[in-house]
Amino acid sequence: MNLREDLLAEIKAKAIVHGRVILSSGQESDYYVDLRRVTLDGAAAPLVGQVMLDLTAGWDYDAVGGLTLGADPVSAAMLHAAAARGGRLDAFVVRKAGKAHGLQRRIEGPDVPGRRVLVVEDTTTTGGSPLTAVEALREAGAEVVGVATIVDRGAGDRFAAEGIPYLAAYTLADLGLA
Ligand SMILES: O=P(O)(O)OC[C@H]1O[C@H](OP(=O)(O)OP(=O)(O)O)[C@H](O)[C@@H]1O
Ligand SMILES: O=C(O)c1cc(=O)[nH]c(=O)[nH]1
Repeated sequence: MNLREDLLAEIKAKAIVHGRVILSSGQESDYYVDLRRVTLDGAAAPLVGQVMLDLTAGWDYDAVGGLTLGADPVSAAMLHAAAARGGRLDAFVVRKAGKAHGLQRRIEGPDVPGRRVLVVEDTTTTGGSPLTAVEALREAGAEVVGVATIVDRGAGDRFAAEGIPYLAAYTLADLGLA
């Protein structure tokens, strides 16, 4: 069994939507990769956790998360995959904006200050969403070891310019979209 090939097949079957869409950045596109249909799918989500752990195996981190909502099921899948492998990985959620009630936390979950953390994402187009998470985490005192995404739509140059290590499990070429 090849987990990476299995997850690619799930993405091709369930996530690719053709049609004119406006993206998070305001750009227009003729297709959308709706990875929520994969990261929240009972058969595919466990593959997400394993593939993303394997992708980032060379990086040293003990907590994973990103900007809600796309990152949330990715980090949860990795937490469970790590536990299934006998390891321990915490997760966190970075809110798009701080909240004014309760404990008023921008980053939810176990505390991240002083820890080595991985920022994840489902799809990355401009990289704006994970970079927002990186900024919030650094402000909170976490050390971001890098950003990892399931599908990259072309954000590599942006991360290189920012000096942030960046990995993607799949490119548009893998999906037959480039
Ligand atoms: O690389 P970027 O230009 O930031 O675009 C990609 C982002 O867009 C989507 O989220 P969206 O902003 O639609 O919000 P959601 O996660 O709340 O669905 C996707 O999940 C990424 O987070
Ligand atoms: O850039 C985006 O907003 C975006 C593109 C895409 O293919 N999928 C997604 O969830 N967001």
